[in-house]
Amino acid sequence: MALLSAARDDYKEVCRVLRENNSPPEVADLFRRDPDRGAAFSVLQQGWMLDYSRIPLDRPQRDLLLDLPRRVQLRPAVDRLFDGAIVNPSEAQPALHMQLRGQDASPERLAERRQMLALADRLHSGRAGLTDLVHIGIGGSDLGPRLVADALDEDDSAVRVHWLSTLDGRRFERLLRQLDPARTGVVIASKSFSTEETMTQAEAMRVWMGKDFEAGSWASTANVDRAVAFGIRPEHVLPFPVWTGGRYSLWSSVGVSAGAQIGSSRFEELLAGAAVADQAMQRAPDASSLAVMLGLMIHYFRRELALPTLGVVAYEPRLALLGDYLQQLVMESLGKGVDLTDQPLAQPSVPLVYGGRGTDLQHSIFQALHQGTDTHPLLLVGSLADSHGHVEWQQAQLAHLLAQAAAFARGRHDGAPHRRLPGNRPVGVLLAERLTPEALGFLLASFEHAVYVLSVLWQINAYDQWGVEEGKRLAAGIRQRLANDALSLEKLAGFF
Ligand SMILES: O=P(O)(O)OC[C@H]1O[C@H](O)[C@H](O)[C@@H](O)[C@@H]1O
Repeated sequence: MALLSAARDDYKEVCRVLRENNSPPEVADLFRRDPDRGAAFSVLQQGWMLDYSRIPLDRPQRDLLLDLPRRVQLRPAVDRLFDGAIVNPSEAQPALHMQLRGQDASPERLAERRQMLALADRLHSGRAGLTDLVHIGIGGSDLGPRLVADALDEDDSAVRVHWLSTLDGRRFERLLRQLDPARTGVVIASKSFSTEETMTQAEAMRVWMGKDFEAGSWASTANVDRAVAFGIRPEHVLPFPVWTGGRYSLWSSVGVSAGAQIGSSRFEELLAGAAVADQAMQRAPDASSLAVMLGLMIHYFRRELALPTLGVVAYEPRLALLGDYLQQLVMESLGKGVDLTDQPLAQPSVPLVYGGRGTDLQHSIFQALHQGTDTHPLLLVGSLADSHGHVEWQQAQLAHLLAQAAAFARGRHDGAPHRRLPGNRPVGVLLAERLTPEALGFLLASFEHAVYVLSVLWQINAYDQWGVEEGKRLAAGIRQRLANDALSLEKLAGFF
């Protein structure tokens, strides 16, 4: 413990030096002085490249940043995570979601995986005899599988997969009008099997499906008893362990609807890619790793440059939902105000993460990002390969990505003031050779590990979310009060 706190004092000193050096250098100068900057300020791993050369960071500062994993003793912290130590002290849980994708998992985990993949395969191939599958889930029971289904869909599934999350009566009714209950399946994905939005829609589906519900419904859950009590056949319950955090549950049976969309073999490739990220993290938890570098980059934006946002901008259209997915992963995990010993944090924690499709955002928010008075760091994400025969379209996407990266970093310094761009706006560029299932699995697992790296740097619990619980508790009480009263706008003014 003494060793750890000595290391932490040393780490704080490095952070102080980094911060005090910061009036950030001009990126354009750094490029002029250092022709090798691109190669030196990038990391390549498993078909991905993270290029952080356009971030205002000189070599001495960069060397200090890259040394942080050693100073905070990241390696033993990673060992503790993989060994199943309690990394979520407020709920006395480990975080072993890596076991959901590893080949060396326990027989129980492998059996759960086989059951899930077998169902995904029956649905995808049409052998289940269904034309439509409705996935009901929210938060972690929605964002990961929906991203994977969207990213890796090759239009070859026998079922159309529909995603229901927020309570939206109009959308629900519209969807049901297109469906035949005898040819529709439903997956109720909920770790707790008690989330209001999910259970409300599950109940409505049960009523609508009537006699077809029993044969056509499945549950992905850590709460088997509740699922069975709800009316799911015991053999239709796809269980996963309670230590699986909701936002880390994509790899569990929560992924079954994504598997139905993309097929079980692509889903297995996704898992295999994630397992490679786990091995890489265990082998070398240092700056040679994409995961660690992503974590250090976010740390630099948030703590050293004191920037409160992070935009995740997809120039690979298959990754349109990456920003939404990372919003939950990063913000629920790191959105904390106290450290592991319940002491208030002296430094800011999570950035506000948002995202979308690159060229859509160019036509909406980029004006403000280029010339507005605040600086907002970005991560631009693209890929080199096209999978749909529109080679020029992919090249156009890449050209836009590189043009935006240049404009943010270099700025424009001639012409009238309203034509100028200040530049020096921090931009990371993340490129894939090709967005295969393995590459996506590797990327998502790397982001999970990046979040863990940040939690070690900042000494916070990345695996609880008590703030969310408080909102749910209040909503239940308010709902009761609303139900007893006729609603009017006047009565709701100042409702407290
Ligand atoms: O899977 P469920 O138990 O239905 O939970 C769904 C979601 O609920 C809450 O919002 C949690 O903060 C999320 O982490 C979780 O993913």
